[in-house]
Amino acid sequence: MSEMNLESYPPVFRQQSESPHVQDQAQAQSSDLDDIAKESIQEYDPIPLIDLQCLNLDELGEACKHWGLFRLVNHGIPLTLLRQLQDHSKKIFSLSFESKEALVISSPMSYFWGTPALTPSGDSLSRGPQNINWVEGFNVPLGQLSQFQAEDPTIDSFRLLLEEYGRHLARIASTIFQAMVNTLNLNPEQSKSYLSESTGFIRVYRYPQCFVANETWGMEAHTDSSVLSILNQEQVGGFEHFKDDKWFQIEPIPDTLILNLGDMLQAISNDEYKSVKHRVKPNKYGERYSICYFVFPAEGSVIQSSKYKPFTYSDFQAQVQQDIKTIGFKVGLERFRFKQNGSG
Ligand SMILES: O=C(O)CCC(=O)C(=O)O
Ligand SMILES: [Fe+2]
Repeated sequence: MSEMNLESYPPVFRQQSESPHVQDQAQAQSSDLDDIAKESIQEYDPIPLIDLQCLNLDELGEACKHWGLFRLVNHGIPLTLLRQLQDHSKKIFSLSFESKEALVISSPMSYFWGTPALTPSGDSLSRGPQNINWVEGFNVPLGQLSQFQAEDPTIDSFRLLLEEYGRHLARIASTIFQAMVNTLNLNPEQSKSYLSESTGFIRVYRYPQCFVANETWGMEAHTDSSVLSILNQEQVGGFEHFKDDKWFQIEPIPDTLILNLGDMLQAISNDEYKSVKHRVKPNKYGERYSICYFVFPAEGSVIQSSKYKPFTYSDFQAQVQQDIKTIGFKVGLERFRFKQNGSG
C-alpha cells in the first residue's frame, strides 16, 4: 500500500478504515453502484488509435461514430513538459488541504473536491453527502491565466506550465476539430465558431486513495458538456467508458492522450457522432492523477442542428446547472432535442 499524506486530503477523504460516517454515505449510493458494478467488465478494451502526425480521416470518422473516444499518439507535446506538469501537480496536491485552499485565493484558478460539477466561476455546486465523488482538483480557465501573476513561486511555475500545456492542447483540439468538420461535411464557415480556443480550461485531478473503493466513485458516470475533451492519465488507471451496453477499462499508457467527444460535438454532428459516457473508479492501493482539457463553442455561437432546438453553450450550461441543483443530476442534450412527431 502506498504511503498516504492524510493532511493533504480534504477531511472527508481521511478515513483510514471504513468509518461509520463513510459507510453511511456509501450505503446511500450502494444500490446504484451494485447495479452498475454487475455490468462492469474488468478487462482493457483496445480503443482506436489515432496518429496526429498522419491523420487518417476514415479512421477518425470510424472512431468518432462507433466509439466516441480514441487514443491519440504523436501529439507533439514535448514529453519533458508533460513530466514537469505531472510532477508539479503532484507536488501541489501533496500540500496540506488548507494550503491548497489558500493557494488559489485571488487567482483565476479554483480548488474543489467531492464533485466535478462547478459553477461558471469554479465553485463546487452543492450536492448531498450521498454523492460525494472521491476526487479533488484545480480548475484552470486558460483564457484568464496570462493576466495573472502569482507572488507564490509554486503557483506561478504551475501557471507557466499550464499555459504552455494549454497552447499545445488548443493546437491539438483545433487540428482534430478541423478534420472532423471535413469528415462530417459541415459548412466550414459556420463551424468556425463551434470551437473557440479562448474557452479552453484545464482540470488537474487527484483521486485520493480510497478504502471504500467498491462503494463509491472517483467520478460518477457522465458525458462531458464540451466539444472535445483531451485527457492524460498517469500510471494508475480507473478510467472506464461505456460501449455496447458494457463498461470497459482504458489502460493508462504513458505519454498518450485520450480524446473524448462531448455533448456539443454530438449536437453539431446531428448525432452522427456520440458523446461518450465515462466514469472513474477509485483505487484502494494508490492515488490516481489526471490532467484534462475541455474546449467549447465561442460565446454566443448558436448551434444549428437537425436534431436539436437552436441553443448556445451558455443555454446548455445553465440548464445543466439547474438540473444538478434541482434533480441532482445532468439531463444533458435530451433537454434540447426536438420532440418527435407521431406516437412512436
Ligand atoms: O480524470 C479523468 O481521467 C476523467 C475526468 C473526467 O471525466 C472529467 O473531468 O469530465
Ligand atoms: Fe468527463
